Formats: sequence, structure tokens, C-alpha cells
Amino acid sequence: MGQKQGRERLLTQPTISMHDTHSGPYDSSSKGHSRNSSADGQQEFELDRNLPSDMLYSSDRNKVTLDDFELLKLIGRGNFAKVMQVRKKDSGLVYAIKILNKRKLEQADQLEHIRTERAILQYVEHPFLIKLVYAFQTMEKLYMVMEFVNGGELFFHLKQERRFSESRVKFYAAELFLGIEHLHNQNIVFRDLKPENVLMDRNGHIMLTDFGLAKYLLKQDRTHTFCGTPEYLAPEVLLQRGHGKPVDWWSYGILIYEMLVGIPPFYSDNVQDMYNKILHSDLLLSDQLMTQEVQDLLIRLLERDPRKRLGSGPKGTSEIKNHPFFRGIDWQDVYDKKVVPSFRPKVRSELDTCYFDEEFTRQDAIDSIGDPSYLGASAQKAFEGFTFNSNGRHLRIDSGDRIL
Ligand SMILES: Nc1ncnc2c1ncn2[C@@H]1O[C@H](COP(=O)(O)OP(=O)(O)OP(=O)(O)O)[C@@H](O)[C@H]1O
Repeated sequence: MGQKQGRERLLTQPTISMHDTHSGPYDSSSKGHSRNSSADGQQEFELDRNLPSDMLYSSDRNKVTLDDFELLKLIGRGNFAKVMQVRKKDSGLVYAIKILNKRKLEQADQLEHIRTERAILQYVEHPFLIKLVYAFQTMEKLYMVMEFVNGGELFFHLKQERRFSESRVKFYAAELFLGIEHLHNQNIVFRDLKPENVLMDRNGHIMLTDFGLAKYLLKQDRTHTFCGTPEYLAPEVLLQRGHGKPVDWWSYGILIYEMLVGIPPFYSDNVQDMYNKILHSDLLLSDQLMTQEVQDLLIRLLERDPRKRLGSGPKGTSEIKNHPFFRGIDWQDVYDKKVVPSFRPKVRSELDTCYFDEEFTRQDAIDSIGDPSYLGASAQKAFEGFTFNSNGRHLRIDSGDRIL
């Protein structure tokens, strides 16, 4: 089963992010990215108090390196990453490993994003957020070992089925809500919610992945980076007036709409036209495809003024949780994964990669050898603290990556 058709939008609408807020969304310059990878020297590995049992049996208790893994399949590529399915040699456990080339990250001004992604992944612990198990590095590469989720991207299933029933949408929306709410409670904005970043596990539960654009808000409650994925950008991001947690509730509304209808509400082949629609067009709702409850939820989530958007009021996220659309939902059951998914991917085992694009899985799973000498000691300093051991395609717009 290939995933090719599901990539169409990924190829046309990249995730974007620009730290330079002087360059607005109407800038049309772009930078291309290529990628290659390798295994070379090894670096330190920090033991964590809460090691999963698998780590305790690591061949070398003080170091985890690529040598500890058997590379099984290439399963994906992002703007800067190559993702492989791997098996840890000593425990036999299967993981996904995300491999990033330091030079490419540096050239594309992505260091901050990768540091944030790595820090957030280590920090968050939630049933619907992907878990980082190890992070290590060599002179030229960064490696993030995560739990492996092989039920396919929500995007893939949506493209297969065109749209989901409202009860199915409610199930995914409820799980996602808890994941996003958890991030917001930690003062983290996700900023790249889209069906490509929602993976399905083999039982049909969802898992939010790709924290490359996530941001700690720290003391301020707004940030100014122009980033996200065109169809999912909130008006306040386009207007560059500073944005915060409400951007995730806007994207959440877009995602719910897309799951029900098959395309996002303000979609256009032309990105400028799409921005225009996001800022000005009426939201078209269908009585055939949507109950009154979900229509009301969408109207409130897709409110252009972030201060008035559902989830931003005095009652915070409980405004969403208590909306009539979710009436009857037992949130504790959702959290405990006691709600049985109506759809279960046909995955035979944890090794099964049938839901990944054959374009990737038929390629050899290799980590190419590169030249470790290109990054001097001072540049390497930027990656200090990356190493980690825990318990454990709409494309986006990214920093220095102006593709609008
Ligand atoms: N933990 C995982 N388990 C299974 N597959 C995964 C996992 N993490 C990533 N993938 C696959 O690899 C693809 C690329 O991963 P990811 O989106 O994290 O890379 P990225 O470079 O950050 O992407 P982007 O350029 O879109 O930001 C995903 O779309 C998914 O199909």
C-alpha cells in the first residue's frame, strides 16, 4: 500500500517558517534543500532516572549510538530529516529514528527549531504525543529515536476515504484535543497541526508528531515567527501581529473541517488566494455533512479574532471540552484509550510498513557516510546538550526557508 497520492499537497504546500518577521507572507523567494546522511564518531549518552527496561540492557550502559540499531526501512523524509524504522539490537524493540544533517540544519538556520523539538519531545509525556526514547549525535548528524507508530498518517487515511463520518472525526478530535491541551498547559504552542503530523497507531489511536515548529512561550504569551502550513495558517499569523496558543485552535478547526469535508475550508491552488480566503472569505458549512453541533464548533474555532476564538476565553480550553459537539464524551476514558476506535489499520506486526510510501520503503535503509570535518568546534557547540535518553504533508514554512 503506497502513500503517494497523499503527498500531492505536501509537494505543493510546504510548511513555512521565518524568524524574519519583516519578510511578510507575500514574499516569494525560496531555498531548496537536499539531504544525505551517515554514521561516524559517537558521543556521550546521558542516563535518565526513568529508563525503560530496554535501555537498562543496552550493550553499553553509558552510550547509545547508531551501532546499537539495525536499520530496517526508510519510512519518510521531511524537509530536513530522514526517518527510518530501526530495531534495537539488544532488546529487539522497534523504533523510528529521525536523522538530521547538522550542516543542512545550520545552513537553513534551523538549529533553534531542532533544539526546541528535541527539548519538547524530551519534556512531554502524554498518550497522544510521540515519545522520544533516545537522542544522540555524531560530528555531522543528529539522531532522535522515537516510538514507532505504523498505522499511517491521518492524511493517508483521509485521502483514501475522502472524508470521515462525524463520529469518527469526534474520536480523533477528542484525542487531539487532549494532546494539544497538554502542550498548552506546558506553555507550548504546536503551530503545525495538520493531518500529515497526526500518525495512527496500530490500534487506531492517534499520535501527534513533528514538533519542529513548536514553541515555548515562556513569559510572553505571543510569538512573531511566520510559520506553519499555508492551508492551516491562522489569520493572526498571516497578519503578523503576534500569535499564541489560539493558533492551534484555529488549525484544529481547519483539521476538523478537512476530516469532515475532504478539503480545508479556505483551500485554493494559489497560495496568495488561499491567504486572502483565510482572511476574508465566509466559512461554508454543509448541512449534509455536518450536524448543527459541529457547525457551531467550527464557527467558534474558525473565529478570525484570536481573542474571541473558542478556547481563548476566561474558561480556557474547557470551552472546547464542554462544547455540545463533545457532549457524552468521557474525557478520562479518552485519555485512558478506553474509547475503542471505529477504524483499526490493517497492520500485521510492529514491523509492518504497509502504510508508508513505497517511494521510501523500497529504498535501502542506509545512513550515508559524510565528511565530519566541515563543522568546527565552535559550530559543534550549537548542538551541545542534544544527547538524550528518556523513558521511553502539507509542507511547512520554515526559518530561512521562504517558499511563499
Ligand atoms: N515516530 C514515527 N513513527 C512512524 N513514522 C514516523 C515517525 N516519525 C516520523 N515518521 C514518518 O516520517 C515522516 C517525516 O517525519 P517528520 O514529519 O517528523 O519530519 P520533518 O522533517 O520534521 O517533516 P517536515 O519537513 O514536514 O517538518 C512523517 O511524515 C511520518 O510519515
